[in-house]
Amino acid sequence: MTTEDLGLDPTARHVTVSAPGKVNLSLRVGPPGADGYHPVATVYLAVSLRETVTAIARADGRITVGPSGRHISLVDTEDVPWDERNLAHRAAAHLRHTLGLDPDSHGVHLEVAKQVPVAGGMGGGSADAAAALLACSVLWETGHTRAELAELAAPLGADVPFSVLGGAAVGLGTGAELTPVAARTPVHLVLVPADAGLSTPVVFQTLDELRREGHLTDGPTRPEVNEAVLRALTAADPLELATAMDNDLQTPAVVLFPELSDVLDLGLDEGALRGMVSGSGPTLLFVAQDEASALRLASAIEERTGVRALPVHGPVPGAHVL
Ligand SMILES: C[C@](O)(CO)[C@H](O)COP(=O)(O)OP(=O)(O)OC[C@H]1O[C@@H](n2ccc(N)nc2=O)[C@H](O)[C@@H]1O
Ligand SMILES: Nc1ncnc2c1ncn2[C@@H]1O[C@H](COP(=O)(O)OP(=O)(O)OP(=O)(O)O)[C@@H](O)[C@H]1O
Repeated sequence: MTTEDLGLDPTARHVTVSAPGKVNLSLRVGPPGADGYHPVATVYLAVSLRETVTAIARADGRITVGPSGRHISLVDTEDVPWDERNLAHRAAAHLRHTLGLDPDSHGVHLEVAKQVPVAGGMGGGSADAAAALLACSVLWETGHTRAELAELAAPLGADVPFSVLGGAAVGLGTGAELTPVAARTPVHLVLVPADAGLSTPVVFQTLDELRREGHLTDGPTRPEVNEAVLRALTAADPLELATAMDNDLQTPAVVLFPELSDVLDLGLDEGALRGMVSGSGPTLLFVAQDEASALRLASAIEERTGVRALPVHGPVPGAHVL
């Protein structure tokens, strides 16, 4: 759809921003607090699957969101709500409200193009929120730095601040308290999205149930950062990284989606150094020795499963204007 089809002025000012999806190289989860959120200690890596959001000035003061006509989505966007529930919409409304901007002169239409699988545990909606936040901040000339936007982003979701900053980082609290990690580039991964999504809250709840019933040991109230993953990132050693990675949400994701364990076995069979669930799943991540091995692994997985496998690398930069 073009801006004219939407009844927007084709000469309206616009800003386009790109923001990355993420994987969690380590995700340690404690018991839920009174607000239902779980304390985590995670190591984020921003990867080369990016979302693109264009913010176009609207003269009527409304905030609207829709799929992009100028950049192509590479994933199925059927389950994306194109209304005020959309995380990009929520980001624009949050910025306007928090800064007390006059709604009449701060309307915006947000065009979203997606590369990150929807509900795949890779923070795609969070990347849309991060991109929308920066795009609106530039469009509305708020003068915020990226670090300030990352702080403003926290109420939008645990993963949103990280997509603003990108790179690699330790995330504490709900995942939004970030400390950048100096990683040596690049880590080569193969991502295998599933044909259905998993709900993040349901995966967290399933972890709680498995722990309550004694199938899994309880996590500490304050989970500790996986130092071995940090060392491996600084040493740029793929085998060390593969060995050190962990994810407390892997077991609940596999319980909810048992087919994942077959694909995990298959990836190892095809030479991956390690396979793991990405975040809350069901996307799987496999660690490869180098770029050539990642390309080989991706085609072998595609051939054996008929499912698309995506060679990616990280760390990559956070949200930035194109
Ligand atoms: C699984 C991860 O992606 C790992 O990075 C994040 O922890 C989830 O990040 P997110 O999708 O941005 O999360 P939010 O939108 O803030 O939360 C979605 C839901 O996940 C659960 N949630 C999320 C983060 C957290 N530390 N504890 C939780 O229990 C809550 O039920 C929450 O309602
Ligand atoms: N811009 C958006 N893109 C995708 N989904 C969105 C968006 N806004 C809202 N949603 C809703 O959020 C749900 C989760 O989407 P998302 O792709 O962010 O999941 P995810 O990658 O698993 O998230 P995370 O890894 O941060 O937990 C979708 O099923 C959809 O209903």
